[in-house]
Amino acid sequence: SKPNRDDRRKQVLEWLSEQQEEGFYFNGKLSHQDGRIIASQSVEADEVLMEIPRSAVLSIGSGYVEGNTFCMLYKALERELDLKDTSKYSVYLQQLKEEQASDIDLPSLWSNTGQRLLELVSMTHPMNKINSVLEDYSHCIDGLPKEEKIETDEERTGFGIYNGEQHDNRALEDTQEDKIEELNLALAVKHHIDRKYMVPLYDQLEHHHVNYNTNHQVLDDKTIRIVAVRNIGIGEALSRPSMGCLEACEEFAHANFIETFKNYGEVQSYPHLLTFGNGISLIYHGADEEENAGRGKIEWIQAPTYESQIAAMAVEHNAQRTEYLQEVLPSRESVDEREWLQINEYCHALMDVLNVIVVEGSKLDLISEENEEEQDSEDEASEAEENEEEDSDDEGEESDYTDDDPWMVNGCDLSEDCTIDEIGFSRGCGETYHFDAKRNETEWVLMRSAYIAVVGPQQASMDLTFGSGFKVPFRVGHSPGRGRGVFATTDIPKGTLVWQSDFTATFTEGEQFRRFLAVLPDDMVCDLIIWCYTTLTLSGQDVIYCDLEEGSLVNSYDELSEYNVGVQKLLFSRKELDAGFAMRDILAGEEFITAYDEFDTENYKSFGLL
Ligand SMILES: C[S@@+](CC[C@H](N)C(=O)[O-])C[C@H]1O[C@@H](n2cnc3c(N)ncnc32)[C@H](O)[C@@H]1O
Repeated sequence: SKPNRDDRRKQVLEWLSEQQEEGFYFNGKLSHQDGRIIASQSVEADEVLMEIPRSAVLSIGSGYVEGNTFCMLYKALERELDLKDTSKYSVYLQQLKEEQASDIDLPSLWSNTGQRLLELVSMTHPMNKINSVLEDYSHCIDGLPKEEKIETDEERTGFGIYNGEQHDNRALEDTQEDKIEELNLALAVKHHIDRKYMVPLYDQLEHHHVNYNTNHQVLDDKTIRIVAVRNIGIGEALSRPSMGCLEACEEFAHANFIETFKNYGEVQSYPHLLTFGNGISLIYHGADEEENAGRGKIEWIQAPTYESQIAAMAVEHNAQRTEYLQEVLPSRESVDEREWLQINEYCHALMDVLNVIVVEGSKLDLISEENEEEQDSEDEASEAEENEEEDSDDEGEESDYTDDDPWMVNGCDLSEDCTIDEIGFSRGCGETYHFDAKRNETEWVLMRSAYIAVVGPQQASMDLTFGSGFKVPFRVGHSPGRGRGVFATTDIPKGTLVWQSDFTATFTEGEQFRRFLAVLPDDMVCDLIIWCYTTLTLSGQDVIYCDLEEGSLVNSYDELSEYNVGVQKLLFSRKELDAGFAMRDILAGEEFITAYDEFDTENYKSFGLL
């Protein structure tokens, strides 16, 4: 818990304070609060905040050769741990051993939107971290058969999050406590600033990729001096770059931890429903301090069956990670500090939740790759049998599903065979539903991320970025008798490009569309049911389109004279675009009005959605 964490960190501080002769320095303007080091008085740019003498820094040792420095650091920690109280780092080690995985607090204010986003983010973002922790972790821990070592990076990618056999061995040998300790150490090492050194206090600062407020210098005597890189306000927590280098610095990776969702809203308390792209879902109940030493409890809804499912999650994640990295990091500037801190906390929390998931997943009786085909054909055979049985079933026979299954409504599966009406009904989108919520950027991004997560980044018709399809100044307002509408805020000459389908989600299958809706909150689903439409692409394909931005709020004309935005389908070499042009001069204050019948084919039937 937090007091413990502060206590441990204070002990580290005391231990370091004993090393003033070696050059330790801690600026009096700093203090400990809630497991962080904060500025208790304002700090100016370039002010020296701490100096950590080299004697307090734990390194991989002199026998360093090129290789897995993570492992070497892990081993160095282990060696010191074996020395118990005689290790000069014992206080620091105690802190590392205890706090990484067991003192996890997810942000406490999660909203519905945040919670939904958690489901989505969890299938994309944090797997990378777990993947890398556990890969490295399993390599470094004693008792693993050496020949199991993964030789090359290529093979390691295929290796996925864990190798069932290795984990099974470990499960037999290790007590739960051992495992937590090992995971803690592995996480602690992952938290390093430099691949070859563990720096007390400094390592434990929150780390940011872009907006850190401290950085380090290495003095001639190798003391590590931490300085403020900008003014730091009272109460602000110190943060450091996510990766640094203290010695023999060459190129190093700047960002292995992505700020996937920079605008995710507030976040909500337990329990969390986590849904992965490959259908695995679970409820995470958070940490139960008494019973579980701070480790969260998991209740599988759809547990993994195959080892490969876990590997697939990692692969899925890695593909998306690259895209997000390209898209999200450049827009960092537009995020305010408060939000950024929350994102950071949020991402950490997710990562930790998923660590628990993987540990718990390793306890399941998973089917390994070799047996998978066999199992597949068995599955097919039994599925065929089941179908036969189903065919001969009498109508009205009780279904297999119970009321407890949240995906089942009136015998239809919300993610597999429901019609739009059934989905709407299950979400309470009756006639009493008020279509008046103004959607903010967070919510548009949530919908976009849901879409990308469901169809996959390769097939998705958009990247995850901020913005609107509108190319002219506009505002969202109320259009009497029509609900929300979009209005011009400047005069727009005839022929101007008003809108473009930059954020139009394209679904080619009904099932994708159902799955997309299935992970979103009720109010959004009710809106999307109104907003999305079927259309025929220029290449002749029936598709479902959802404009995941204010384009969805454009109404259709009652009087032909109102019709002022004509939508044209344009075919480019790689991609089709819909573009809305001003069909006449549009005056500031006028509502943008289009003609639905020009593009809406009302063909949900062909998607099995009607
Ligand atoms: C794409 S949405 C447009 C945004 C919608 N007004 C809203 O608030 O969500 C389509 C829906 O808007 C409403 N709508 C659009 N044009 C309309 C019109 N001319 N008269 C009445 N309702 C209209 C209908 O409810 C329609 O299903």
